[in-house]
This record gives sequence, structure tokens and C-alpha cells, in this order.
Amino acid sequence: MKAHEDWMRLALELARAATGQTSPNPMVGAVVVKNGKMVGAGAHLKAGTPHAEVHAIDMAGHEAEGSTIYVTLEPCNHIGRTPPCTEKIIASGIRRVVIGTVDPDEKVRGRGIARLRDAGIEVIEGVLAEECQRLNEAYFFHRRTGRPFVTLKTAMTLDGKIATVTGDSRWITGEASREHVHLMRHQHDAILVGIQTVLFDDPKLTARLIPGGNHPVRVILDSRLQTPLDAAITEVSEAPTWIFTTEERDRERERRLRDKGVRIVSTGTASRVDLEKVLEVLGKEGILSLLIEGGGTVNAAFLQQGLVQKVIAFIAPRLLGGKDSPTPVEGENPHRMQSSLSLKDVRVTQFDQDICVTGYLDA
Ligand SMILES: Nc1c(/N=C/[C@H](O)[C@H](O)[C@H](O)COP(=O)(O)O)[nH]c(=O)[nH]c1=O
Ligand SMILES: Nc1c(N[C@@H]2O[C@H](COP(=O)(O)O)[C@@H](O)[C@H]2O)[nH]c(=O)[nH]c1=O
Ligand SMILES: [Zn+2]
Repeated sequence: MKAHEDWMRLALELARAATGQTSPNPMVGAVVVKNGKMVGAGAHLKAGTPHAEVHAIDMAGHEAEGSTIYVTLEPCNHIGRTPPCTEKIIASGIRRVVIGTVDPDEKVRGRGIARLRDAGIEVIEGVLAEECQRLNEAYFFHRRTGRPFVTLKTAMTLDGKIATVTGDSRWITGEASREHVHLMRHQHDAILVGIQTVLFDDPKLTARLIPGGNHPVRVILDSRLQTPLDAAITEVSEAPTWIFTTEERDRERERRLRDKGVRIVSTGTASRVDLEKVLEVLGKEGILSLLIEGGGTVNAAFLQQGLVQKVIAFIAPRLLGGKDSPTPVEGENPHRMQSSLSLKDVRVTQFDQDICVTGYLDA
């Protein structure tokens, strides 16, 4: 006989299988169980399409009568682009609902649970709550703050360099790591780099190394608008490109870039792009998750302003050397080690020879 946690773990796996497909909706998985047997399962596959509960209940058919449904997120109780799952659950004759975590969206937040209980359905909350919240960390953060959840990714040599002094960086990490980075790009709504990365690497910033990758919106910080007209990221047929600049921008270049379909956003008068404004604009545009693949200057700016929630650092087993070789975090020189930022909930994984350190900064 499986425990509640076992069925919820299966629902989590189903939800996670649609990673990168559901934004701006959360990933959700659901399993219908009757007399210890699975009679239905489902995941939310894409915003605007049926919710996880609907797939699982439809698969169960009349077996749903008197069954239990395990769902990683509180069933919705409002009419968005799809009808409320609470009504579907009530109509199906399901007797018990086991929920991973409450939905923080103010349209739901506990009302789904209340509706189900009013209909005489037993509701058990908080099974594997931590994992269920972590799964949709970006969705929860965006609903709470209106800004995208920011993950900073960097790739360095064992001696902490991200390129040579001539800007050569290909490649530091191996194929396996770079494929994982493309999965990360697929999972994020937007990816951000600074103008230096554009000038040195001419990156495409697309999720092309994995099948069916969803390309993120490409966000470029470029205060004076130096982006070359033939830069790869100006080819917007593959993915949108939004350049954040300032009053100091080159107006002629602005007109030429706009003609190519590049979106130009001026964040005010300062000579440096206002990062908080960038996050506010992205949040309003429904960008729930932002991957920063910047160079050392951009990384330092976001970290020093406390704008990063998660850090993913790839470390390749190679030694480059060079006292002037650029490093992952440039910016001001701190005098004391205690001013360093400490990661929490650290995990270490390996991709072939590269190690990958993941941790969280205080939200
Ligand atoms: N140089 C390396 C990286 N370099 C990351 C750069 O910011 C830039 O994204 C790359 O040039 C990739 O270009 P594109 O977007 O795929 O066309 N990132 C990595 O994970 N490993 C490395 O070795
Ligand atoms: N994906 C998902 C839910 N997502 C919830 O529904 C909202 C989107 O509603 P709609 O626009 O109709 O798709 C979303 O903001 C979140 O509150 N709820 C669920 O019961 N099950 C699901 O699988
Ligand atoms: Zn729903």
C-alpha cells in the first residue's frame, strides 16, 4: 500500500516532465488512486490547455467515483482560460483530495480548498510541500513580488576564470554541461547578458542543443546601445530580443535595430541601466524566470544589488591562469571576507568532468 508521499512523488514527477512548457502557469501533476490502484494520471502541459486534474480525472472515468486525487498544487477555483478544477473534482465523485501546496495566486490561495471542503470532500494539505513549492519557485516568487525569479549561471575554470584576456572562452565546460545549460534556457522565460558578452561571444542565447527547446526572450543590457546591427541576437525570427538602454543611447542605431524587430527599452536618464526597473518591466510582461548568463560586470551588479535568488556555477577541471583573466564576479573590491554572499541549500552535481554547484541566496 503506497503512502501519501509515494503518490505525491509520482505527481511531482509528472509535473516536472513538462518543465519549460507551462509558463506563465505553474507545473502541476495529478494522480487518481482507488483502492490502492492508480486509475488516472496527468500533468499540465501548456498554458491555456487543460489542467493536470482534468487529464487525470478524464483518464479515470467512472473509476474516479469514491477515489482520492493527489495534486501538487491546490486545485484552481476560478475561471481563467480553463474551467475551475474544483467543480470538475466535485462532479467526478472524488472523495478525498491530497494537496502538495497552496496556490499563492490571489485568485486561488485557499479558496480551492475551501470550496472542496464546503462540498464535503476531505482535503489533506502539505504532503511534500517543500518539493512542491521548490518545483514552482519562479511562479511563487513572481506571484509574491511581481518580478521574475533570478537565477545567475556562470561557467569557470578550476582557477576561477571565465575567459582569457582576449575574450576567448570556447569552451570552458564540456558538451554535457552546455546541454544542461540549454535545458536551463528552455526552462527560463528570459535570458540576460551584458553588451560585453554580445561583443566578445556574439551568442545566440537560444535553447538549441536540446530537442523542442523553447527559446527564452533575450534581454541585453546595453546602456549606450553598442549592439552591432549584425549581431546574432538581432535576428529576432528565432527569439525576441529586448535591449535595455539609457538616454545615452545611439539614436541612429536605435532606429536601425527597431527596424529589425528588436525591442528597445530605455530605463531612464542614468548612464547605467536601472536593474530594478528591468526586473519590474520583465515581471509586468509575464516573465516569471530570468537566467543571467552575464559576464563578471553584469553578475557583480545583480549580486551587489541583492537581485539574485539562485546561483548555478559550473566549474571545469582546467587551469587557465593569468592574473588579468576575467572572473565570474567583477565590480568593487571588497575588503573583508565576511561581506561575501553565502549560498544556502547547496547541491553539487556532476556533468562528465565538470562539477555544478547550485545554491540559494536570501530571497
Ligand atoms: N564559454 C562558455 C559559456 N559561455 C557563455 C556565454 O555567455 C555565451 O552564452 C556562449 O558564448 C554561448 O553562446 P550561445 O548562446 O550558445 O550561442 N557558458 C558555458 O556554460 N560554458 C562555456 O564554456
Ligand atoms: N496549471 C494548473 C493550475 N494553475 C492555476 O490556474 C491559473 C491558470 O488558469 P488558466 O488560465 O485557466 O489555465 C494559474 O495562474 C494557477 O493559479 N491550477 C490547477 O488547478 N491545475 C493546474 O494544472
Ligand atoms: Zn485547475
